[in-house]
Amino acid sequence: MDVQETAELSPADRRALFDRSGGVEDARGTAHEIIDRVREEGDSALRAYATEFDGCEIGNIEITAEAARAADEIDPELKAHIETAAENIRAFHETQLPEDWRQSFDGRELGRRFRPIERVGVYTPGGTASYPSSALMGIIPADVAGVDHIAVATPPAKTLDTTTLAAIHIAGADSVYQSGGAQAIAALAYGTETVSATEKIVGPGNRFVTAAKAEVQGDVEIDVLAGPSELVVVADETADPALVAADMIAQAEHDPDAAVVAVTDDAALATAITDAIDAQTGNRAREEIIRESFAGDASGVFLTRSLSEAVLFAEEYAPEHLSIQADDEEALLERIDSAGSVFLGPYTPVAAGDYATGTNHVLPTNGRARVTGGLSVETFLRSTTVQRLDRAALSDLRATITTLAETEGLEAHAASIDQRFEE
Ligand SMILES: NC(=O)c1ccc[n+]([C@@H]2O[C@H](COP(=O)([O-])OP(=O)(O)OC[C@H]3O[C@@H](n4cnc5c(N)ncnc54)[C@H](O)[C@@H]3O)[C@@H](O)[C@H]2O)c1
Ligand SMILES: N[C@H](CO)Cc1c[nH]c[nH+]1
Ligand SMILES: [Zn+2]
Repeated sequence: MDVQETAELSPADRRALFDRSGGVEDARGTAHEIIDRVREEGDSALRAYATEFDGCEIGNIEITAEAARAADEIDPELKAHIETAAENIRAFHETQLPEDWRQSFDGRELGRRFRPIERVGVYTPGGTASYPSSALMGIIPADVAGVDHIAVATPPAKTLDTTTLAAIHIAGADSVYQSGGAQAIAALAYGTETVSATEKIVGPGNRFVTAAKAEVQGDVEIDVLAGPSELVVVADETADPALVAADMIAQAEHDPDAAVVAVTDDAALATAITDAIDAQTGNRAREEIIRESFAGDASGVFLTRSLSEAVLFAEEYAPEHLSIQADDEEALLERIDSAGSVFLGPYTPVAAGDYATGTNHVLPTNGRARVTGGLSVETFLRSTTVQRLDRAALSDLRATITTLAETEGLEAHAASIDQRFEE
């Protein structure tokens, strides 16, 4: 791997770096066909796709009881660790519960109230790897928000993935279905004989899952489109190149489309990071996937002329994860607005947040951090404004309202105010 100087990047190189859509557009056609078939054929389509894409002949689509049993039967030590992660995630998300409020604004009593969405669908990925942690990240915020019915879909497997099923149960799911990919999103959006339709669908997945979420958007709400993992590490000469490389390799192992970047103003560090990546990759179990991620257009080790430029580069990239490994991390953080989740200092590896610190790991990718954050309790709440005026407060506003209503040609609006003052 070579170090690239950002000053030498062509406009095309920059476009490739900052476009990380991961083939989702190409999957839209397939997702559309799958969704149509699930809407027409229901459960039998889910079974047919389980055979075609997952190589599984499934009997029951609903496996809620199996998830409860898995939580009783998995190794107690593993269960204790899942519970530790779950507790930390719950504690962090409980701080996000907003309180209803009312306040007087010159006699106008105005406020907001927050209520959970009633029925949500949480997709838990499970095609090429098993993701009990993603089950916790999707389900716990919904549970904290007070969602009445949490339905979870996860791909079928020849042997049930008891760890993921246990995590799904521990996190607080109400119904669990074995279905993956676009067909699962269709079932959660429109319902089948077995799966009842939900009102909002959340959770990460591969390009078929993401394309399907984009397709059903409008009929149901969806969360952020969370695609393949991304990491930018901003490092100065104080960073340990082996740790920077380790964090990059960790995110690279998720997916060949994962995008991993280090950016620094220190030439010696940049070279040391590339050497450390080469040295460590061969020791990793998912070596092939890691190599493909590093070969991607959106990955690399970059050298800038100053640390300020490195921070600007990270800001423009707007990564899912940003790690700052530098002398004064807080000062650099001050200049960052666009990142899904920020990890400060050498003892805060991204993998810690992936599993157990308590923050959510379902985060915006492909530059969406410019406009949104990751999954949170708010994802599962709707807000309603409330107001009450007395006669004096309405009288104070009477002329403003009626003038604006008449300006808009909406005479009945003005009349509805005036009528209240007729003797
Ligand atoms: N952002 C996050 O928080 C986060 C967390 C965990 C995982 N992820 C990402 O989620 C993704 C998981 O991907 P995955 O594939 O392992 O699991 P997945 O559950 O997303 O997808 C598996 C499903 O894809 C469908 N599928 C596979 N090939 C298909 C084809 N050719 N045509 C139509 N459908 C097909 C199958 O139905 C299968 O059940 C990875 O990209 C990973 O990086 C992201
Ligand atoms: N890094 C992933 C989000 O991009 C989340 C994850 C799940 N398991 C391990 N990591
Ligand atoms: Zn991860």
